[in-house]
Amino acid sequence: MVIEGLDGAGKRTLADGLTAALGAKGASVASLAFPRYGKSVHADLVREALHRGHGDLADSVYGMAVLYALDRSGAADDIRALLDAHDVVLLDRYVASNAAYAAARLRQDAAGEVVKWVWELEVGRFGLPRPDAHLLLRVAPAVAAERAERRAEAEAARERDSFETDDGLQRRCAAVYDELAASGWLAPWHVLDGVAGVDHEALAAALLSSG
Ligand SMILES: Nc1ncnc2c1ncn2[C@@H]1O[C@H](COP(=O)(O)OP(=O)(O)OP(=O)(O)O)[C@@H](O)[C@H]1O
Ligand SMILES: Cc1cn([C@H]2C[C@H](O)[C@@H](COP(=O)(O)O)O2)c(=O)[nH]c1=O
Repeated sequence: MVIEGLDGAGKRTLADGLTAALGAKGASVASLAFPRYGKSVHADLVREALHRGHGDLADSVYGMAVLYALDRSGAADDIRALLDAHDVVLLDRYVASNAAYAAARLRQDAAGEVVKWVWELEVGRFGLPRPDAHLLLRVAPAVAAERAERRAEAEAARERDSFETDDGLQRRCAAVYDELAASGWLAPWHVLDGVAGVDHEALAAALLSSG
């Protein structure tokens, strides 16, 4: 089960709440967040590039997308092991993040070349497991930006990066996410209203009853 959405949408908060609610219902849950900062050299290079490290690396849409994909590729065996050992595996961002952000950066839509390329690279070539479903935590870009800004003020280590401060990118990314969800890209999508708030217990019950 993959949680997707804009920077600051509340994905980590949802993952934590859902993990607790699923656990309270007796389900065994494992979770993983991408990029795997501090655990993968590719993820650490991403973080450094997003904070203006490594020259013009962050300017390359395909170069950055390859780093995100290599981070996931390095986690593929772990994901398979987690799937064997747990009832639910929750992923905070996955392949669809690469599709949405790369398309938004290149001003393409979900039917564009780069979205196909991400699928071919990550699913076709790297053989990453396909998710059962996506949860799109949908909030207006302005709301996500405000949440990310407030978080940056509260947490010294969470200074906003070059994607998070780019309002135009976040707006385009929101549109691509809507298109990916509407087309059922890679797996079915369920859209959650992240402004009204998500009832974690009800969502956990619905997920468990859907098998
Ligand atoms: N439903 C909500 N209402 C108000 N604030 C929220 C809500 N959900 C999360 N927040 C707050 O918004 C900020 C961003 O949330 P969170 O870290 O969960 O987002 P995220 O989508 O994981 O972000 P990123 O992708 O940038 O890591 C946090 O300060 C969090 O406490
Ligand atoms: C996994 C992944 C992420 N991104 C983008 C999305 C964010 O703007 C940054 C960093 O992610 P975080 O959740 O804020 O830590 O990277 C991407 O473009 N492609 C991906 O695969």
